[in-house]
Amino acid sequence: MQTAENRILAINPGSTSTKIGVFDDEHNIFERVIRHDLEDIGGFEKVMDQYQFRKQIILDALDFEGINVSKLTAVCARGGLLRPLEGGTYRVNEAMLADLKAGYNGEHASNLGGLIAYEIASSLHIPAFITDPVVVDELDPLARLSGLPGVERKSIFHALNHKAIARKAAAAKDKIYEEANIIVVHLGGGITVGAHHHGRVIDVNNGLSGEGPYTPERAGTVPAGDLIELALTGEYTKNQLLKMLTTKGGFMGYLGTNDGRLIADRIKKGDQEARVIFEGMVYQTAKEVGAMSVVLSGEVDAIAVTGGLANDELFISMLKDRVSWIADVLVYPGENELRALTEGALRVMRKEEAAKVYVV
Ligand SMILES: Nc1ncnc2c1ncn2[C@@H]1O[C@H](COP(=O)(O)OP(=O)(O)OP(=O)(O)O)[C@@H](O)[C@H]1O
Ligand SMILES: CCCC(=O)O
Repeated sequence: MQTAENRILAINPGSTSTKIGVFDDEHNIFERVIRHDLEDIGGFEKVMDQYQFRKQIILDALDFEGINVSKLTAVCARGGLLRPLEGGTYRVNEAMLADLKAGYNGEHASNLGGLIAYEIASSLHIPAFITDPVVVDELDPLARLSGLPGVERKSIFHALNHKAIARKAAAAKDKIYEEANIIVVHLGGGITVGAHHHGRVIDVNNGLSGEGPYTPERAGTVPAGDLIELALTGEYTKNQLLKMLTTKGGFMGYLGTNDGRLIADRIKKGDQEARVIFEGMVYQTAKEVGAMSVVLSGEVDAIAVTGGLANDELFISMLKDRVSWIADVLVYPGENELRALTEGALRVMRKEEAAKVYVV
């Protein structure tokens, strides 16, 4: 058997899980999804406080599997809330580490990605990268306007998976990504719905801080006036309010769990409250798809639905009922982010592409 030139460790910290994979070139030799419930991570005040916990579970999982980390040639992670940037693979550098630690653009599990990748890689004297971080920004100027001078809409979304899935959906429609119009719906711990116009994500809801549908744990768009009232009661710190919006909304807020599978079970057992909250999430997601179809002037080649909740048949059938008049709905359950990260690192390791440099 031919020996691999590269062994890549891919790390994807999500809001409700940590996913890791090891690839010998393109060949996946190990993959694990470690789910985090409230007991695991609810006690950490800030995402950054989860650093040691998440790093250790990665190292333990590799150790348990007998993976020889000394054979790794690079580590690539899903990167975080940096400054807005163009897509691609970036080498983790000092400027990036500082912005990730400070949470330059806010708190997100993927901020841990670049930091953990860097620590593991530097102990092995190999490079650490991030690919297509959540701040990839291709918004059209019109999409940036919020309606309030001084407040600009931001592009914060599951860029890595959006791009990979949009390419697949375009191919399924016999088009290349750069010539297609695709609406991508990522149903993860956060939900982001993006209008991909000829290879650029020209509009997308900021999935992290208060835009779009509610999700397994995010509040999504909340009436602004009421939110101001709540914030000014003096009962909550800024951090508590942000945590409320990002980890205590949606399923978590209404039903006490962020696990879509548990809610699906409750619905099967006849729990009406769970059904209404579940349907509300479908309803809000469908509204966002409708909005993006208008962004694309009704010229939509396909609606591509992906992420963990895309495994849920009830969610998909309810969503199709509401949006399939717009375009064909193509379903890609889960995500392929570990492979996408690995491919990003391989392109650089093989010198097919130069690593981009993060500058502040
Ligand atoms: N097979 C499944 N059936 C139903 N729901 C599922 C299934 N797998 C995952 N989910 C649910 O989908 C939701 C998102 O999970 P996923 O693993 O995609 O999120 P994540 O990777 O942590 O977050 P993000 O994608 O926002 O970074 C969770 O509520 C999870 O319980
Ligand atoms: C990737 C940013 C969106 C989210 O996590 O909700």
